[in-house]
Amino acid sequence: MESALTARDRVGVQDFVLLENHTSEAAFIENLRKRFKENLIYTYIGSVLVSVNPYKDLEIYTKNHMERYRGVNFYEVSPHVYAVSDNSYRSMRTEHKDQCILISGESGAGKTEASKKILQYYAVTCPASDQVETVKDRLLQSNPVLEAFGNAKTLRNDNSSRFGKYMDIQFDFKGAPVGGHILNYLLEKSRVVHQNHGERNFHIFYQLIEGGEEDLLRRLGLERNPQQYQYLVKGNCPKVSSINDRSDWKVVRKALSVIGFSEDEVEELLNIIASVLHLGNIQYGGEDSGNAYITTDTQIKYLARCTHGNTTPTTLSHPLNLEQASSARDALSKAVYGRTFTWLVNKINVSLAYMDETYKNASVIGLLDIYGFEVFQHNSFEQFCINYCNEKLQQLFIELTLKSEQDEYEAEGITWEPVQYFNNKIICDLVEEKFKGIISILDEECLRPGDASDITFLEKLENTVGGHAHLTTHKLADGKTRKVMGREEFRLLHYAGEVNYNVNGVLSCTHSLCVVHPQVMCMSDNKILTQCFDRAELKDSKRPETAATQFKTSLAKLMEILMSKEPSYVRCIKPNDAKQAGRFDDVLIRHQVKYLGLMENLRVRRAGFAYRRHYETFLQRYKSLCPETWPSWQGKLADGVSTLVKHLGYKPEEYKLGRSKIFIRFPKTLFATEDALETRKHSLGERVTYHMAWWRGILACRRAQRKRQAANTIRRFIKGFIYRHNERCPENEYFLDYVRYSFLMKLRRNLPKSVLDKSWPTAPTALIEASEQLRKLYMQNMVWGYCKRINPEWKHQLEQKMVASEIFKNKKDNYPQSVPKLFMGTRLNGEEINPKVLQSLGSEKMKYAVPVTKYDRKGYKARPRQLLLTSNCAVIVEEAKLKQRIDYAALKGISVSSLSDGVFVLHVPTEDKKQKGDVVLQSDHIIETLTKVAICADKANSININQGSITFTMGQGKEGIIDFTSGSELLVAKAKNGHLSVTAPRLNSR
Ligand SMILES: Nc1ncnc2c1ncn2[C@@H]1O[C@H](COP(=O)(O)OP(=O)(O)OP(=O)(O)O)[C@@H](O)[C@H]1O
Repeated sequence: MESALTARDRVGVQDFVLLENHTSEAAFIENLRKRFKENLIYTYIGSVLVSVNPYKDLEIYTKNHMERYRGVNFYEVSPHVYAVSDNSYRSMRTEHKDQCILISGESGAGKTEASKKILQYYAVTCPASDQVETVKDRLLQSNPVLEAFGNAKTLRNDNSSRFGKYMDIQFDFKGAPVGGHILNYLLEKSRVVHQNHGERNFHIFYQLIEGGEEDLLRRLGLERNPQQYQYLVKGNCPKVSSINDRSDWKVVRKALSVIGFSEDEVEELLNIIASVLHLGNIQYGGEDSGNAYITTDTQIKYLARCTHGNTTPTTLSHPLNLEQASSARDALSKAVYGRTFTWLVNKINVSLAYMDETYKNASVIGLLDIYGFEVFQHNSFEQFCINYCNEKLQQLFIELTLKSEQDEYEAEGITWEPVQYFNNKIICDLVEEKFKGIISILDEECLRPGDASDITFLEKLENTVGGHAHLTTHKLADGKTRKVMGREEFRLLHYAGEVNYNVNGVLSCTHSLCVVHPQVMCMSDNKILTQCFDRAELKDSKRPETAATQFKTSLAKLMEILMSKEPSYVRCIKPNDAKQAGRFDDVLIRHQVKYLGLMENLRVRRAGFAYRRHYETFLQRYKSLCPETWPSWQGKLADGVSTLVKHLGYKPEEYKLGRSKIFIRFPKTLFATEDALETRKHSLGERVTYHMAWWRGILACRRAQRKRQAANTIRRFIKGFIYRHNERCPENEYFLDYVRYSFLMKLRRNLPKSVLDKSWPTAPTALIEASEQLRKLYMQNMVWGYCKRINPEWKHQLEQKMVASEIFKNKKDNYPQSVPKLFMGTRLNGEEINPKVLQSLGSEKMKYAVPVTKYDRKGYKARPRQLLLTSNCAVIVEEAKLKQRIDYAALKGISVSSLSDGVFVLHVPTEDKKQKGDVVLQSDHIIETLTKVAICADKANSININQGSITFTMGQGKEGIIDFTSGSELLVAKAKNGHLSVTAPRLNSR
């Protein structure tokens, strides 16, 4: 075990809570610097991971590294984003609690890279199957698509995400990723029409122009030259050395098809991208009346072609002046792009959605990759939203961190000591409170007809919340502050510091799209556009929601999602603005430490105890410092630790002993103990090294022995468990998983004491982990093995029950009734299969026999028959006669209703002259019968469960129909109007 404090990790401290002077920002930054210089880019603040972007590839993301972090405790290995990933995954699996990982930091700090690394970690280390591989691929491939449409080159980052992203990864009961869901926030739409100098539009525009096939570009009316397009020349940044648009185009095209976009959908999507470029090239001229008219006919032609618009006016439907016309055009471009982006995210979500009902209760790990605090020279509505979002996240952080601290104290039986911290709720309220919050005031001004303007908004702010301690304006500020504020600014005192926001343009930013545009867009034949601009929206007479309110609502939803999960944090820091490896810019980093609230994080974490460890870990490390505990302590662990710390001279205020852990208040106490350990090692010299090696050898032997003992205990436990359940089972269709889970749960509840007393493993968490490992190694085989030994039929039963569950669970009404019943090999109840029939089947092995009712083709008369399944075919027998033989290879499919009846249809090929059409049968053991057919014929995927009716072929090209209704107490099947009408009993009325 690599300890938390090995020589390499003594480069600074690997956990900031161990900093001697934890209130000093300088000491904090110095620690970051020391570690950064050694390529140690990760450091903890308790369980929060601080990550500094290395701007170079480090050899720390290999498969070997992933393995090193798999199933290992946080403090046993050096800090890493994999440790956070693994910890969340394990908590999700063992504590059955949804998790989320919140990644924040400023642009270019490495958030997206961190989230990709987490995703890759799960893709590599989680269990897999073919189906899971597809989901993993889609999860991974959603990245290049979202990056193409949502990322752009900015001055700060060549691949900057211009939207916030929250992604749920869903895991099934085996811990395999089976689905996902993405929520997007605040796409920077203004980039579509304007880019600052040295920046670019969204990547997709350049990728399409550089990489798109000749044919495609011709269809879209595009030229292979970005300089031709007004929307691509604003930033004057055509080429970026780190970006290869042509090869990125190929990656995106491939990703789109992996995710499941059809060729038509891709074409329509690209049509929209092209139409935005054409829109941007529309020029206006001024009429004598002062009204604008469109001067660029060709653009209009292309635009019409791309959007499949029926009509494309070259005159404006409302008279606008030149400036208004241009801004209406730009507003339309932004709206089209923004809504298409949302459509794209929804489409990806459909492809990531895991449909199987079985996993409705999937466990979830959420990844939030969202912009950190932003403070620029000029801060607009966008920064206001971003910083408001960060206030909310800080509030969540404080609430949840304090809560988890409090929970731990409680679990350990230590009295809670209140922590003094700044509660930023007051700022969140200032922004979001109903009627008197900043957003409400903004809404009011936005929707107020008449003379509302950015300045009236500012005035209203002054009148309504002017007296608030966290807000000031130029007019209200004192002389000193006024000097650094513009007249059109208001200042918020955020938890992380002061920010001046300029109100210029704030009203137009928050306004919803003018209704003229949706009308035009609704006329388009482009399916994506019609979905984006819903007609219903036009008819909706309610006041449209402003962008600020929409953001507030989506943020509230996000908080709800995060609140329901256990959070982990990754705080990313950018070391320099030049994107250079090895450069550590103090000023820039101090700025981020401040705005990420890291000192506040540390203060909260350090408010109680700086260091806590399980008794065993602590005793193991320091026992050589006390004669009574060296070389081994025989009594209770808590007594051993108590003896040890008393011997070391710890004062009562320096530490507390909990139920399973020691809590040390100050790092200096721990460091003194560490120093004592160093000295002790030296003074004992080589003999000790030898002695310790010898001792370690013995310990390892003992550990192995104890592991074997524990494995035996666990094995006995399972054996007993299965034995006890043998009486009552099978009562759960997921018996195997039920055994596994119950085993783990019982293990947690029952075993610790008994095993603990036998000294291995000593801590409950270690025990859970050990059991996880053991489960991986032994469980599958053991459970099968035991089932086999107790009752050889069991393994068979379990396999069949699982197939039945996969086909019918939540799909057919009488499935639950079948669960507690054993599946049988024959249902003939002593009836013999006629020897002549057996003879005619020759050497084919009989697998299943069941009495059935066959409905014949003439008037659906019901006749008793036997259905036999052999290894090769299904046979229908009437007394001594083999009436019909259906080879599995020829069985086209099986249809059954979703109700509680037992009627099913075996579909056979119509061209087969030997067959006289499909076979309509009824079995009293429908689930069992069809599961056997599915297994014998290997046709689990060919069973169709229908609502309402089944159509089948009667022979000679005629069609028959079976209608299903539910209602009567008994199963009734009778011919009615040429249909077979089946009334299935309502099971819940029984
Ligand atoms: N762990 C890492 N190892 C190597 N390089 C990294 C790492 N993290 C980030 N980088 C480099 O920094 C660049 C910027 O990182 P990233 O795009 O993740 O930043 P970001 O915080 O998501 O920024 P934005 O908010 O603008 O999207 C990456 O393109 C990559 O070159």
